[in-house]
Amino acid sequence: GLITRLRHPVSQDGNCYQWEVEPEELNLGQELGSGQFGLVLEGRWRGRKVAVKMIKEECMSEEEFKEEARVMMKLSHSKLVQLFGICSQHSPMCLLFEFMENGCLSDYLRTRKGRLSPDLMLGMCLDVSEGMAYLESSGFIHRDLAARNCLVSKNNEVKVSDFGMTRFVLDDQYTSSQCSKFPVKWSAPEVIRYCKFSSKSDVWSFGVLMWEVYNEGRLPYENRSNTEVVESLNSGLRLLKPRLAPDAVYLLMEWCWKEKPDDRPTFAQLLHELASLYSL
Ligand SMILES: CNC(=O)Nc1cc(-c2cccc(-n3cnc4cc(C(C)(C)C)ccc4c3=O)c2C)cn(C)c1=O
Repeated sequence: GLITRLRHPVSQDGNCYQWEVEPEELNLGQELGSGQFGLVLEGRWRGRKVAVKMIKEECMSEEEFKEEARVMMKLSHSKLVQLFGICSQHSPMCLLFEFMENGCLSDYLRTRKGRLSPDLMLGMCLDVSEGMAYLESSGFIHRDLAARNCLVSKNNEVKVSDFGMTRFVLDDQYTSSQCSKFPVKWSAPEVIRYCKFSSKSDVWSFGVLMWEVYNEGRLPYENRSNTEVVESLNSGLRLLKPRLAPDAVYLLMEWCWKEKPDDRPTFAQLLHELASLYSL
């Protein structure tokens, strides 16, 4: 009856999480694809379109995530893909996110190759730097920043997705740096060597993301193995300037790829530099 329905639903373990979503309020639609944690569907919730991630139990440490969910719900910025809530009253647990009409940035770049204006590419880098500067100011590390982990809205804004989520991945092929699925080509040297993640290692990844944007979604170090990439980085080699990148933008990429984390810019500095180039 009415009196038993708390203002906020109660989940299995009897706690009352304000981010628990009533399953009855959620309508599921067609498949959007599948990610590290399983299937992602389109959905409708409280009159808005959402993306619903159905979490496969063997893919995520769910208890750890539910603890972290309270922190992630508080991270809110126009250039971050918003987590609206979680539905953990039945299995599989599902996560509700703001829906991004134009899908992931890497696919977006590849399907529009040859039609991307320099201004649009700079705007994309600026969008990501805004979202990342907010995470940096909140002391929150992404750990897997790349074009594949950014999404594009219906008005072509780019937003950062799945920040911090690698901490809940159970597939250790993905999480340890010697293994095949580890994103070596986006990782700073200190991350590859001793898994030392920081906002400065996110800045390194952001440099590679800028390279992806100006190369219209091409993969970095395309025909080289992870081992060859590590060796070439150790000998001081870096990704070359994309043909479409202005010198000033390539200088920012090289700044992001300084060997020593402290020699790299902050996202606040990158945002400032990109915004001043954007207004030229
Ligand atoms: C057409 N529009 C859309 O498709 N929109 C959307 C597609 C997806 C989507 C669909 C399938 C898979 C994934 N995906 C991709 N990479 C991931 C990476 C990780 C880490 C941990 C490895 C970083 C975790 C989960 C995922 C994941 O679920 C996403 C984000 C999510 N959202 C919010 C959309 O608006």
